[in-house]
Amino acid sequence: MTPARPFVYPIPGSSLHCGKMPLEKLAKRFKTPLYVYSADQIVERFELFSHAFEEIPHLICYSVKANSALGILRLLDKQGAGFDIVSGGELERVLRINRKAAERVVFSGVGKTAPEMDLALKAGIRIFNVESAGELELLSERARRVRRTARIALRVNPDVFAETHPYISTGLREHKFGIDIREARAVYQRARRLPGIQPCGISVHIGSQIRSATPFADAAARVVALAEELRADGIKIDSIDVGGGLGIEYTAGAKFNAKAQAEEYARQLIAALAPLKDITLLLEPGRFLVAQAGALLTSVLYVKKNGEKTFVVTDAAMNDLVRPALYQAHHEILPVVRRQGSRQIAVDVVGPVCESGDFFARDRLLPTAREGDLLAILDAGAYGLSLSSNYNTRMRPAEVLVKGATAKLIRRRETIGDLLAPELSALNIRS
Ligand SMILES: Cc1ncc(COP(=O)(O)O)c(C=O)c1O
Ligand SMILES: N[C@@H](CCCC[NH3+])C(=O)O
Repeated sequence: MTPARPFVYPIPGSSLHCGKMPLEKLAKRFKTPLYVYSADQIVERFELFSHAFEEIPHLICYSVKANSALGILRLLDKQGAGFDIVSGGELERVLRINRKAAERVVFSGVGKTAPEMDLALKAGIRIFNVESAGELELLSERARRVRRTARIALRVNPDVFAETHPYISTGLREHKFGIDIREARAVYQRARRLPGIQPCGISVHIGSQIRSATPFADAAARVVALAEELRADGIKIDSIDVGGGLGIEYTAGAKFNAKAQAEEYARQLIAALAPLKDITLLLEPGRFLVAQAGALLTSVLYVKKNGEKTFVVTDAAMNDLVRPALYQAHHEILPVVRRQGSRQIAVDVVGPVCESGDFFARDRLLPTAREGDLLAILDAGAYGLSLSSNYNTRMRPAEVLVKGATAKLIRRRETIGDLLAPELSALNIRS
């Protein structure tokens, strides 16, 4: 079994590597903070996910929001992935790496605007996941205007409970997402009469970081019942999109077997969908494919004591990786170089941003750190840089993609010029 993460100490006493690449070397060459991703791990995850569904027609539409780096989109495009997008900006990213990939794009999101619809219609995307009756009317109007037909699925809200953080649960009636499944049949009737609209699918997405396959299968079963009703109404449903959301293990000690996880997820979904014939299954995994492939590499700036507490202040901050601050999310932190016989002490690992919420770990037992040490914050490949900001006028990190023993810069570090340009030009200040 391959390890869940590509970040390993290859031999006892050695320093942390990404596959065959020593992280110390990357820090020297690209400086810190730095996002490091393993291309090999991303491809491996994509393949095992795809393999798990091979017995049925399917398309894996990688959820671009998880990590929208062009270098990663290009890697997945080469594997034949489709893409799940939620904005015109994400569509532009996909089109930049391959205009032909548009036919593998599904467009989700509760607030699509007319210009975004026009862009997607003209690019010829595969399907729109429509989230409200109002959106349906606007899409029909835009489709007529640009003389295209929009293939659509309604994103239904199945009212299924999934155990995860409340901020990333989406499948209950109280959430803003989708159309109540009990009202969907009537909306499909409206859709079939609208010009420029071809209803042909159903989509559902119940949330993120869900570790059990059962809620996904429950939601799929409700969708199957709806599909049967719609087919009886004469609406040709040819695809079911079960969204994303399959979780990973963020804590080190816990057992995690990605292959077994994907296989169980596939087994339960395939069983739930079995009553429907002639269906293509669309899947929108994000985190599962890229989270564990990435780490945020950071240098220790200071080690300070305030009373009883020890703080390890790093050059990365909440603006680079907000998950701990936003969800109290746990990320393992490893020293890049392990010192012989160093003591473990409880520390808070914090960034330089002026917020008490700017932390990566609290009361975490870590080997004693010194200024200049390198730390790797693991499982940062999903919702890391894609959820980052420039708060405190901090430049966002560079990103590198490691393949075997080589590393490629896929995004250079931001400069102060990048950050100030929109203001300098607006105020006519010379840069
Ligand atoms: C519609 C939709 N699809 C796919 C995803 C990807 O989720 P995850 O990264 O948990 O697989 C999300 C995010 O939750 C989403 O909102
Ligand atoms: N940002 C969340 C996931 C959100 C999923 C988006 N629908 C996380 O970091 O876990």
